Amino acid sequence: MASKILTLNQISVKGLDRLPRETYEIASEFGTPDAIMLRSHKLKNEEIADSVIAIARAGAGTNNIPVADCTARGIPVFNTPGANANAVKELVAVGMLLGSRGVIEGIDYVHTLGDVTDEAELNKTLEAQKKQFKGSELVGKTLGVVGLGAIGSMVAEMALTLGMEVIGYDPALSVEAAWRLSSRVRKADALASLFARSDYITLHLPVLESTRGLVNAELLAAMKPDACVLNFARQQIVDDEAMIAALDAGQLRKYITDFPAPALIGRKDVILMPHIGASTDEAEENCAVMAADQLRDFIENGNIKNSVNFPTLQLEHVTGCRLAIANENVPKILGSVLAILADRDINVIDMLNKSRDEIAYNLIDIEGTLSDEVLQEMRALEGVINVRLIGDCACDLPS
Ligand SMILES: NC(=O)c1ccc[n+]([C@@H]2O[C@H](COP(=O)([O-])OP(=O)(O)OC[C@H]3O[C@@H](n4cnc5c(N)ncnc54)[C@H](O)[C@@H]3O)[C@@H](O)[C@H]2O)c1
Ligand SMILES: O=C(O)[C@H](O)COP(=O)(O)O
Repeated sequence: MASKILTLNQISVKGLDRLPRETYEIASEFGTPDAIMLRSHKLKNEEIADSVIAIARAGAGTNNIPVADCTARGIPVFNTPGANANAVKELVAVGMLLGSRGVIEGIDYVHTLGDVTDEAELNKTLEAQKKQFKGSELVGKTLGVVGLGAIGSMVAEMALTLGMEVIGYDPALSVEAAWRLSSRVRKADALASLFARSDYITLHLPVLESTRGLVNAELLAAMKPDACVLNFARQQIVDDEAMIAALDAGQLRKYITDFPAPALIGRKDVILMPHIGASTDEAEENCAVMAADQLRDFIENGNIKNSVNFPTLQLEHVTGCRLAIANENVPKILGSVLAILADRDINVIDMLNKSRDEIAYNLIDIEGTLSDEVLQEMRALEGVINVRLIGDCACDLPS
């Protein structure tokens, strides 16, 4: 039977084409989907049907998904780390240039001269007025990068090639991300010192309980009056009220953000973009391909890569019946599952078990088949959240 994939945003065809139509049905409406693919659609727990076994976010941020509810229900949530990082990096470059030069004001001004029909007069006027749109260069300025993951590390590298000094702050930097980072990026030990020393500050961290409202009145008060803040991360990371008060008080020069709020619209010291950081052909394709590949590997083999709530786990599945079991991460559950198999003389060929925070996940390859009774016994074990059969289980079991 084909797996039903519910798409809640437009997903690039290049990604959807990774799911062969002989075995996958894809639609934007399904009563009982097997999996969900989405981008920024704000997903509610109630919207996730009981039939759903996985959710794939074609993008980085998963704050639009009720991840804790999914974990409790044994549903892995996948994202696509790094797949849209270059698109965001390029828009940060645009943001810094728009913040440093009178590009927007200059373009707007030229459009006001539509009545001037004489070219010589037009040129004379432009030459006389251009001093209003003078800016400054990025070379030699200091960029503070908050969050040095996939996007932050690329932005840091780009700024170095533009001749900027770069300071970084990331208290949770992964070893892999640290390897990617240029040794020329200087480390700030505290956010306040990064804000005080930078001419441009760019945010590239996820919205979490600990990062909500992180950019607050206190940090903004530490800034150089000529500095700019760029927010291509999430609206909730910046306290918009504090930002407006700081702009009014001249504590910074400009706020450049991909996340407009009503109170920010119409201000000359704010540059607003409509959440287009990842809106390039390349990023949309990269994200969709990565999300589809990860989803397919989970559906067909039970493997997990780039999940934000489940452990990473890959076990080669050559043939036969595979059990994929999600359970609470407490002692004795795996032992009880194996005891059930042992009591029925069912041989385990291969297995892998990993845990992450409150969840544990197991792949168990067995010889032969399983009866419905055995399956129900496993599902009834205390702490077992779900049991899925993959591959040739050769019996009429409900999945
Ligand atoms: N504007 C857009 O369209 C767009 C596109 C992609 C991503 N994003 C946003 O950017 C965020 C970052 O994306 P990414 O791909 O670089 O993710 P990532 O996971 O590769 O990197 C995030 C980094 O933030 C760090 N971090 C966590 N808490 C921090 C804190 N308190 N202070 C400083 N650093 C902290 C992490 O250690 C990690 O290194 C996403 O979560 C998403 O919200 C926006
Ligand atoms: O977190 C992300 O990847 C970005 O915010 C992109 O969101 P989008 O896929 O809706 O453009």
